[in-house]
Amino acid sequence: MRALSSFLYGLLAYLASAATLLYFIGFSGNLWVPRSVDVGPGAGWMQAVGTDVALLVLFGVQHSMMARGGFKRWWAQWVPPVIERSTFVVATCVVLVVMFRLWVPIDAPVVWRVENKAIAALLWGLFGLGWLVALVSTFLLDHFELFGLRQVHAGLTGRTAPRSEFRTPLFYRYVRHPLYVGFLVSFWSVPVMTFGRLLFALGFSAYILIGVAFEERDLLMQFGERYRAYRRQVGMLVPRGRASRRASRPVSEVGDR
Ligand SMILES: C[S@@+](CC[C@H](N)C(=O)[O-])C[C@H]1O[C@@H](n2cnc3c(N)ncnc32)[C@H](O)[C@@H]1O
Repeated sequence: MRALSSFLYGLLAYLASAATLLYFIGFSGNLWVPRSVDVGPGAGWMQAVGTDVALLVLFGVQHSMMARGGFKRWWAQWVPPVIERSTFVVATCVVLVVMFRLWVPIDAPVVWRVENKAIAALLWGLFGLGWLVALVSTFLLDHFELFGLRQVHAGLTGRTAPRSEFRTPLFYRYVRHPLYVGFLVSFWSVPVMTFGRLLFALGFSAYILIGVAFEERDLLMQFGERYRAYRRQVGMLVPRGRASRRASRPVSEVGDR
């Protein structure tokens, strides 16, 4: 009974995260959704910037803190391992929904506007491509583990979820963080950059650059010398030159085993 309720909780968390991420795409691109980064009730300039910065900080703190090993060990007293990842996913959804609800568009001059239709279309193409790269990257690692579904399914079938493996397939042979590269490309590839959108892009980019350092510290602890060698040979967010990519081949093969 407990395994079944954990599974249903994990399934709901997964569905909620899919809906939240879809809204997030619309929110960041001012597409389809009723309230977005530039659409919603306004406020004074100072109040808008203060609120939006606070919401970005809230996301950064929640997401970084809850992803750390020390925090996971601490709250394992109350949250069983089988639903730990799903609970992280739920907390992330809650913080994002709060952001969607409370974000205040900023009334300020547009920072840039691309008038050329071909270049604007290219930027929208990059916006979509970035999200696609991020989605594919989750499958290259382990989509269902990242969203907690593998863990609750293992619980339901009486197995323990397999330990995370070090992987370097496809995009991971060229950069160590393709999912974040996808996010960054999407956040910045917009034909009309308003002040609010700039704040949003800067906030999430800063979060990624800080969060990646914490994530790599954990990955080094988890995978040791294999990750150290991978780091030496594969670029963090930008692919390295051909020579270093040739040199990286043995590490990638080690990583794939
Ligand atoms: C949201 S994913 C982002 C992955 C990666 N930073 C990226 O941008 O593609 C974060 C999780 O991926 C895991 N991870 C990152 N790189 C990995 C790799 N090469 N192999 C296995 N797990 C990895 C981290 O331990 C963390 O739990």
